[in-house]
Amino acid sequence: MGRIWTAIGLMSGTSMDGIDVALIRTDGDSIVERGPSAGYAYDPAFRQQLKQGLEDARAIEERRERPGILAELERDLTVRHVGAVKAFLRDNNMLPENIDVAGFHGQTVLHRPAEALTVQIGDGELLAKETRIDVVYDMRANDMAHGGQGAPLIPAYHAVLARGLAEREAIDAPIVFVNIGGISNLTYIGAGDELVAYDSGPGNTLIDQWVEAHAGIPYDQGGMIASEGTILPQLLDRYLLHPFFTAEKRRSLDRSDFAPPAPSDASLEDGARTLARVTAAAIIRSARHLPSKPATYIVCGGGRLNLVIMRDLAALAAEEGGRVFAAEALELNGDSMEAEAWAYLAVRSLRRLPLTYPGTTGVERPMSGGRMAAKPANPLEFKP
Ligand SMILES: Nc1ncnc2c1ncn2[C@@H]1O[C@H](COP(=O)(O)OP(=O)(O)OP(=O)(O)O)[C@@H](O)[C@H]1O
Ligand SMILES: CC(=O)N[C@H]1[C@@H]2OC[C@@H](O2)[C@@H](O)[C@@H]1O[C@H](C)C(=O)O
Repeated sequence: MGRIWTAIGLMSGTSMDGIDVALIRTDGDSIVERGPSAGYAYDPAFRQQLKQGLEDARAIEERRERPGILAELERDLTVRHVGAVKAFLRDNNMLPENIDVAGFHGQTVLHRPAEALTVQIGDGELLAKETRIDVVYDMRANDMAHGGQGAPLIPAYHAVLARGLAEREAIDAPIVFVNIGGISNLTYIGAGDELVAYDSGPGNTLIDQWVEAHAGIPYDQGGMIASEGTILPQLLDRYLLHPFFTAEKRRSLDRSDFAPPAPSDASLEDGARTLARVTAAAIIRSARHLPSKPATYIVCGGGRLNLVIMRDLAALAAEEGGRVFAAEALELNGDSMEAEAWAYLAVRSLRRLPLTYPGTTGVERPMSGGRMAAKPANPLEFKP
């Protein structure tokens, strides 16, 4: 093993609930150690601004454009990431010089793979300057420039986690990692490390939008509201008949690809119950396009905390011979996995190793990516 980097990853996902930070030590191939992680929640006012940002982003035609509030929002988002990094370092008794690189996802405000357009706001240069840490950012763009969907990127990290599990745990192959964030995505690891990945459907976004509109709360904690409702078959079918599930080619999704039900479609509880089933059924339907039936599903992302989704997923997977585990059952961290992945990908980017593969994003060949923003030179270092 060559050089080992201490890397942090910074993720602000499609749920727009906050910034996840995680530290790992890696050579960019295997993980040497998974370190601490933390989440820094956005305040409701900033979440509102992010939602406004998604609206304003619809006018973007070229990825550098920042119409409406987006320029200001990009700065504000970056400043919040600076705050998250500083808090993380303070909480873990670390200094910037202990970190070799930060992988910075930013916030996706627009994702239209059919138009080869993906926009993540986040100013890597400003983050590097303010944190005094080298930053790798904009990791989706190069994939798209080479025919990929620009997402999902986490599969390269799932693959290395699966390698670790195969060495330790007696779990049945093939393994599928399911990330239930705003959108859900899955990664299949087959024999010989075959990697197949794609977005699998709506994750929590529909549920979040539904309970927000009806009850003014950001999400259905534990699935408590859903647990009091009944599945409405017509509403369920309306979602499951979406052409996404039968499409020949798997693809990545944008937050706006599925819309929440109309207020008159259901009661609060029945809506939440039906949408939890939509999330679980979408994953199982999407899994039918994999090369073979998954034996083990490992679930990460906030959706694993919605017990109604998890019970539905377990029941539907069992019908096809699969078992479902939350990431923690295998000593993984379901909250920080994406942030860990961004740390890992940053090191791979520095080493110019592939971030994406034809089987994960549809890119034409294994492809590296990311842009590097160097930290400021040390003012105490005197150059000749
Ligand atoms: N205790 C909980 N009970 C139920 N649902 C929860 C709980 N905690 C979080 N969630 C759900 O998880 C969501 C956040 O998940 P996560 O942080 O994995 O998403 P993300 O990273 O923003 O999304 P993506 O992976 O799509 O980029 C919340 O919006 C909420 O719907
Ligand atoms: C464009 C974009 O930000 N996509 C996200 C989103 O959230 C989940 C799913 O849709 C996935 O495609 C991706 O994030 C994960 C972390 C990824 O790239 O692997």
